Amino acid sequence: MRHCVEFSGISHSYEKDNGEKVLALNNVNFTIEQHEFVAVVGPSGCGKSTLLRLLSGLITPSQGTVRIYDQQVDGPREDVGIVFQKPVLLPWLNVMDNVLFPVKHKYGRITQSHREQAMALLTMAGLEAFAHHRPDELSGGMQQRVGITRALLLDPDILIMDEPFSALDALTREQMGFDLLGLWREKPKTVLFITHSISEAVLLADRVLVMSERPGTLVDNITIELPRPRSLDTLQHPEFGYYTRVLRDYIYQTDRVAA
Ligand SMILES: Nc1ncnc2c1ncn2[C@@H]1O[C@H](COP(=O)(O)OP(=O)(O)OP(=O)(O)O)[C@@H](O)[C@H]1O
Repeated sequence: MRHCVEFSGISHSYEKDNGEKVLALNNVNFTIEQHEFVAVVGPSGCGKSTLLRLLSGLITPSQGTVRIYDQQVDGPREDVGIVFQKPVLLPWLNVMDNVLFPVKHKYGRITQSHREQAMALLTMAGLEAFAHHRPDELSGGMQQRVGITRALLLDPDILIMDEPFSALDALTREQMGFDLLGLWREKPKTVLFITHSISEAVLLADRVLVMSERPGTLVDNITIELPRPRSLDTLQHPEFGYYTRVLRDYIYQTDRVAA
């Protein structure tokens, strides 16, 4: 079967300045199907960001192979978009020009069609009135929406998100999660979403990959069978509590709690 993403036998070590090796990932194996929304949770330092760097082609694994549609990943790819924890916007450019920046970098020029697509995405993100504002005139949540819009403009098939909402307050964070699901419904993508928040993982994902402490390996792979579309009502669903308890027990290494 042709998977969208495939990690097979992935181990990765970093070398410290003193030459000492740090084994970050140890024999990680998983696949992601096209348009699946997969979250990754695990204790701090277990290698979540390393997974992201490997899939985005920023680093190559010490052992094993990362594939996208059967092709080995050996560098950054155009069909992969990344959203970081902080949006890293250029302060001297307005919102529209920040969103268009990767297009300009890729094609050397910006067409009217790019501008129209950017405006359509900004409208979907509720930012149409801010297209000509500078980033510092926007709240943290709005800036992160700009970062997401920028990642979506080149219409990547795969979207990697590294704790994209962790710098936001709880209410904005919840709203951004639902907004992301709305965008994902309109323009389906394969999503790898890294988070420290168990409830966020359960609320958003089709499946949650659970990692052990470093050296990170997969300890479980939990399919979240909560109905879609997800909303605030999902938080009240009895199974929501079950999934969050199971995941919390893994993370805190306590005994499993029965449903
Ligand atoms: N460039 C590097 N050089 C040396 N060690 C590194 C490097 N990058 C990461 N590490 C180590 O590899 C391990 C995994 O790091 P990684 O950033 O992938 O973890 P993480 O799960 O994303 O962490 P967190 O949840 O705290 O963001 C950590 O122990 C980290 O200290």
